Amino acid sequence: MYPPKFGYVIPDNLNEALEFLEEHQDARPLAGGHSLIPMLKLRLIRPSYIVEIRRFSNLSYITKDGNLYKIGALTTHYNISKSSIPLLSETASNIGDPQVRNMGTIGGSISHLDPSADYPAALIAMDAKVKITSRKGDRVVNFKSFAKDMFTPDLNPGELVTEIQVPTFEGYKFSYQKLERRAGDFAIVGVALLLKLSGDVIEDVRIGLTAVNNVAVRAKGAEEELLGKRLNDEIIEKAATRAMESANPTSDLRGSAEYKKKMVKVLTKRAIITALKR
Ligand SMILES: Cc1cc2nc3c(=O)[nH]c(=O)nc-3n(C[C@H](O)[C@H](O)[C@H](O)COP(=O)(O)OP(=O)(O)OC[C@H]3O[C@@H](n4cnc5c(N)ncnc54)[C@H](O)[C@@H]3O)c2cc1C
Repeated sequence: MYPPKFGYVIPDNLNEALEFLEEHQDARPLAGGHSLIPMLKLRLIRPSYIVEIRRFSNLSYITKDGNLYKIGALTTHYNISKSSIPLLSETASNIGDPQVRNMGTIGGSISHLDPSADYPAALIAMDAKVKITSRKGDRVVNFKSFAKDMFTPDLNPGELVTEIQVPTFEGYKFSYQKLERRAGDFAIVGVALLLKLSGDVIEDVRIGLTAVNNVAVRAKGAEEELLGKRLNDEIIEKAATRAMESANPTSDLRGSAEYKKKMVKVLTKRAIITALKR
């Protein structure tokens, strides 16, 4: 289907874009276009204007600032996949296919907030922060509160996501495990894990789940089971079983709720074992 008619605006810089977005509250920013264009074609949205932000090179960067990685909103999945950010790089490399990774951006992905998207599992595990910019200035919110509900980010008209911040997690082992129907698909289940060991005792552990709730969640029961314990097969089995407590999936064409829940257990176990081998 063809998209409905819209005006196309190409601002010269971020300020111009913010000004236009503030004055035209139903206008939509265009980053990689890999969710926006399908939504237009399916006529799920009918904005009066599309505002092209995708060429703002000053919003495409990855920097290390003390114990934080700062990632510009227009950084592509490809560039994140090639970075040395623990967990997030591996998560990005699991998104879509090469075309999607070359065009799609982290800011666009989290602003769209598909419940089956990959980044949210990692961002919730990493306690990520999101910088949001408008003509009034910047505000920084936790990703957990930013992701209010499926397809519902904490964004007001006239605001843009400009940066994502994650701690560096030095010394952590990590793994992102994804179950997909075919290569390049969205997740049926996604499990992101960060683990810090002191000898063979688990000093810190963070597990994020995507695609099994309206928004990504931490698998708190599984984390509790692991924290402060010596790693062995029994503990891993118990933790993976408890990860299912945090999943409330729905049945759909990609699998029954029961199957998805069981796959949370399988993928959590796989994530722990894979991380430990690193
Ligand atoms: C074939 C295909 C396969 C895919 N597979 C996966 C997958 O396996 N895993 C996965 O996670 N994703 C997948 N995606 C989605 C992909 O990651 C998209 O790129 C991403 O969801 C949107 O990013 P974008 O930069 O393309 O944003 P756009 O499509 O340009 O924008 C998406 C939405 O966010 C808004 N927006 C964009 N940037 C900003 C900003 N900086 N601030 C505020 N609002 C903004 C737009 O107005 C729009 O509403 C797939 C997409 C396709 C087409």
